[in-house]
Parts: sequence; C-alpha cells; structure tokens
Amino acid sequence: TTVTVSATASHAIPSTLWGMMFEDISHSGDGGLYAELIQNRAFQQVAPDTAAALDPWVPLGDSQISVVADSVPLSSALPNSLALTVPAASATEIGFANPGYFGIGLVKGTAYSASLNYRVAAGAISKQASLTISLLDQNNKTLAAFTTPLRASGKWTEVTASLVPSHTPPSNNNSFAVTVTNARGAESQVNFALLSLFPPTFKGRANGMRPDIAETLAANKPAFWRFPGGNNLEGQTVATRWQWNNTVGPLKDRPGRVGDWGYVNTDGLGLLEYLHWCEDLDMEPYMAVWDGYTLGGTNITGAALDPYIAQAIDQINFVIGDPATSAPAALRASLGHPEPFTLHYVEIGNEDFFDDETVANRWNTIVTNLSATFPQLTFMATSLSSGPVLTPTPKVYDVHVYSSPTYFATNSFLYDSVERNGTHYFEGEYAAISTNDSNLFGTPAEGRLLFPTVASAVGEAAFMTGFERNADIVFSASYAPLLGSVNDSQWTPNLVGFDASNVYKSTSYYVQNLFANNKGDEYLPSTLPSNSSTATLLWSVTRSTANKEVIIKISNNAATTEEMKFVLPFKDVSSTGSATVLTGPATASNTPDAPDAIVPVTSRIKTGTTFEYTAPAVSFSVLVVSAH
Ligand SMILES: O=S(=O)(O)O[C@H]1C[C@H](O)[C@@H](O)[C@@H]1CO
Repeated sequence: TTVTVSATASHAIPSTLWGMMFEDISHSGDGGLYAELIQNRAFQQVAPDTAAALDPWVPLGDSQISVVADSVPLSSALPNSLALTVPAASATEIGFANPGYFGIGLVKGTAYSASLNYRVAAGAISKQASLTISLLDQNNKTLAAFTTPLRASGKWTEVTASLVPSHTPPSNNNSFAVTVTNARGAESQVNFALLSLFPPTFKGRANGMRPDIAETLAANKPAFWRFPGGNNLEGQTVATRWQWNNTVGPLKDRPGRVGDWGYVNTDGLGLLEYLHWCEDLDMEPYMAVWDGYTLGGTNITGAALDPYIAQAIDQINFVIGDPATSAPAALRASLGHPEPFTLHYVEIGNEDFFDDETVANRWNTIVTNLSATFPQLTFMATSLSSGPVLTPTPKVYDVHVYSSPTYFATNSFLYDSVERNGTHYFEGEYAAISTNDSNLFGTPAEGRLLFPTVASAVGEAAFMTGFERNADIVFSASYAPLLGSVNDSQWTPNLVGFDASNVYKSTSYYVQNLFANNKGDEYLPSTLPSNSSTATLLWSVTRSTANKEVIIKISNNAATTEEMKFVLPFKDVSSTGSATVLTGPATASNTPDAPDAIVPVTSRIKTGTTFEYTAPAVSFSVLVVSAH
C-alpha cells in the first residue's frame, strides 16, 4: 500500500480531541480513584439493625457491633452509627475492623491519615478506658497504632491520627481496626461515625485522589473530563438521581446516594473534587446536568421541570457563578475557590435516546432556560442526532457506540459522510467490548471481553484514525468505561483496572496514550484507506507544526503484515524516525497475572521523503519523523 501525504493541512486537530469519561461504576470512584480506603465509612443509605448495613465491618473476637439509627447522630446527613457494645464486666479488648475495598494497600513509612468520630453517654464507662486505631496485616499483626483516652462526655468527639506502618505487609489483606480497652461500667456502648483512612493523595489534595491511579490517567494528557455520568447521573428514581448540592461541603454533610451500579456512592468524590481534579490535570469539565429522565423510566416534562432546572442553574453557578450574586458561587468561594472554574460544555442528561416521547420537550424546556441564563455555554444533546428533532438545534451531540473489534476496524469512516452543517460531535463513549456481534453485552462465555485485547485495541485505533480525519466535526472522544476494580466490576472491559495496590494498564489504555501523546495539531490528508467492510489497514497522518514532525498512525487489523510505502511532501525529511508499536497475539490482554504482557515498544526506523514500513500483524504503530 502506497500512501501519498499532502503538504496542505485540511483542518486542525482540536486540543480537546482526546479526553476521559468518568462515572462511579465498578468502584471507579469509591474504592478506586477517590482515595478513601475504608468501605462503608459512614453507613450511608443503609437500613440500620441489618447485617448488610455493617458490610464489610467485622467484630474483633466476640465483640458485639451493629449499625444503629443514632438518637444523637453525628449530623442530619449521617443518621447511622456503628454501636460497639461494652459489656458490664468487660476489661478485655473489644473492637471491630474494616478490610477496605477488597484489601488495603499499605507501604512501610507512608503516613496514612486516620480519623473517626465517637460518642459515649456521659459517665457510662470507666475513666481508664482508651481507644486505639490501628493498621493490621493479614495475620492481625499490628503495623501501626495510635491510642488515646476514651472520654465518656456524651458529645461527639473526633479523633485523628497519622499511622505509619513499621513495615510493608506481605499482601493487601490488611485491615483498619478500632479497639476499646479497660472500658468497665454498666452495660453501655460506644457509637462511631464517619471512620476514614486516607493515603497521601495526588498533589496532596485534601479528600483527594489515589496517586497511582491519578498518575496513570494523567499520563494520557486528557483534555476533558466528562462527569458525573453516564448512567450514574440519572438515578433509578428521581430521588436517587445525582444531586450536586449533596456532594459538596464537609463530608459529614454528604448523605451519599444509592448509585446506579449496585453500590452506595459516598459522594466524597463530589463536584468540587471533580473540579479540582480538572484543574490539576489541566482538563476542562464536560459536566452533565440531570434532564428529567431516570433509568427506572420516569420522566418529568414541561413546568414540572422547573425545580430541576433551578437545581441545574445552581450546579452551573457553583462552577462559574459570581460569588457576589449567586449563593452557590458564594459557597464555592467559601470552600476556597472564589474564581470561577473553566466550563464551556454542559451535557443534558445521559443517553437520552431511551425516551423519544419526551426528550424533545425536556431538551427544549431545559436548554431554552439554561441558554438564556448562560449564553456563553454550549449544551450537548445525548439523544440520537438522527432524531427526534430537538429545538433549539443542538450544536453538539454526544454519540456512544459499543461493539466488536471488527466493527471498529471497519467503521472508521462513520463521520466522513456526515453533513457539515455546523453540528459538532463528541464521541463520548466507545469501546470494543465483545467478539460476538450478535450479543455484545453478554457474558465472557458469549464473547464479552474481560480485559481489552490486542485486537480490540487495534480496532479502536482504526476507529480513532477516523476521528482525526474528521476532527473538523469530531472535537472530542473518550473510551468508556475508564476505570474498573478487578475485584468487583459491573462492566468489562475497562480502560484501566486496579486493585488495592496495583493499577493495570490495558492494551486500549496504551492506544489512548499513544494517540494523546502524539496528537499533532493539524491533519494532513493522504491516500484514503479502503472504506470497505472488509478493510483491515487504516491510517491517519497529522503534523506537529511546533516540532516540525509528521506523525503517522497505522492500525493493521489483519493477521498478516502489511508492507507500506509513504511519500511525504517535504524536501527535508530525517533519514531516521521513531516507530512505537503495540502488537501481540490478537486475543492477548494485560491482566493482573500478566500486567505487562503487551506494552508499546519504540525503535528507530529508516525514513526519508519516501520510505517503507512493515506494519506487523494485528498492530498499532505510531511513526514520528522530522520533516519540513
Ligand atoms: O447499560 S448501558 O446503557 O450500556 O451503560 C453504558 C452506557 C452508559 O452511558 C454508561 O453509564 C454505561 C457504560 O459505560
């Protein structure tokens, strides 16, 4: 195949092209990127006096613990406490422990910030009582401990401690333990609320992100961060939708919510944490507002939407409002950020193509109001661009596609024939998720991928060359889902996997990394690849005008190598260039047992005004050559 490259760029590669979509799914937030190490730290949204409410807290020995609706709760947002019974005669040690989110990763010498709140009825226990917070390894050996007197004051008392493990434990099967000793008196109890353990966080942000996961995401230079969902925006019911105001302010004032992926969200990772995170990674937020439709099928239309529009206006004002005129903006200032955050795009709902009857009404009602209030913002529609017709006409549609590696390899021309009518497209969710085109969302036995494979990543790379060729109308794209616990996921495959102390970079992660780190700033047209349903060789050429480099991305989905010849339109071309190649057996993946099975390999290649390159079977290559 000979590829002749044009010297005249057809369009810019927008700085916003590659970014990340996030929602709390498969513990991507709670238990993942959000650095809190204690699972069920505040007994949020659970039924007191049930065993389930305690999960995963366990008693030490024959201690008695239960979750109770506290008669004197720590806060109105956190009505439940853990009650530790103090037997009348007890002088021994009693207590309980938490195993974290499928383990707690601990490292010798690292300072972990522990905190808890407790309350004991005045005078209920002896004055010699003491409280110990400790980190235990899998054999219940103490790695670190902090002891303080236990005061029976009748009032809520906060205890904080910095715990530094004396050595690195043999596994992640560690626990956070709370023990009470020398507590004597009539049958009594100690109530506990909001128990927390944080490692050092990314950039040291309070209530921040887990550094290893954060750095893995930062390495892909994401230009945007779509949040809070995805399904997890919508709620199964109106009452359980995501609500910005429940996710800001002190943790004790955040009630949490029953998320849409089968577990309670603490909402410790809330709107302000997302915005700080966007600033820390120099990303712009693509923030969604709830748009009157729930996963349970409820929809709210017309004037009944007014309170939800008011809430959306407050949510947006928390991000960009003027503290002098807006209470949510004043709240932002009081939380340490008087200046507005960057915000250009607001998404209206998520995948609003399940309710054709009311989406036009809801879009019209909401966007007419929001665009009058915030004329500087662009609102993104999440229904199908093919209909129903929406007014005002959407400037942007968020398009989602999950399919097979072959689909992605053979559909990179999706946008070539889209009418250039001023509409722009955000490919907000895409991923090859199954080899079974007739049952994409099935089980692994039916073809679903547990982890991305070489073939799925190379197929996605082909699809992504189409975004570069059509970047005049495709301004952003993001793989989904971004993150998933390898111990508890509701969706596979995920771009990045993790457990309590490891992060697993998938083949698809490396494709995203290579595109984002070799963007270029303008697209150079070249001989077009075949646009057939059997095409296997796809490529795109961009140029970095600053670095005076030509960047050639090649996706070879065939099981055979492809001999290619490139003809560049520049007279001064370096005689050598770099080739970074991701390849391997088509069905191979990076897994917890083989985390680095498939990694990109960079080497030097012969280049020149014309040069030849052999694309390996099932491979994604990025060639970079100095040329001007
Ligand atoms: O069950 S699905 O609708 O396929 O869920 C998908 C689409 C939705 O936007 C996102 O939350 C999820 C996986 O990323």
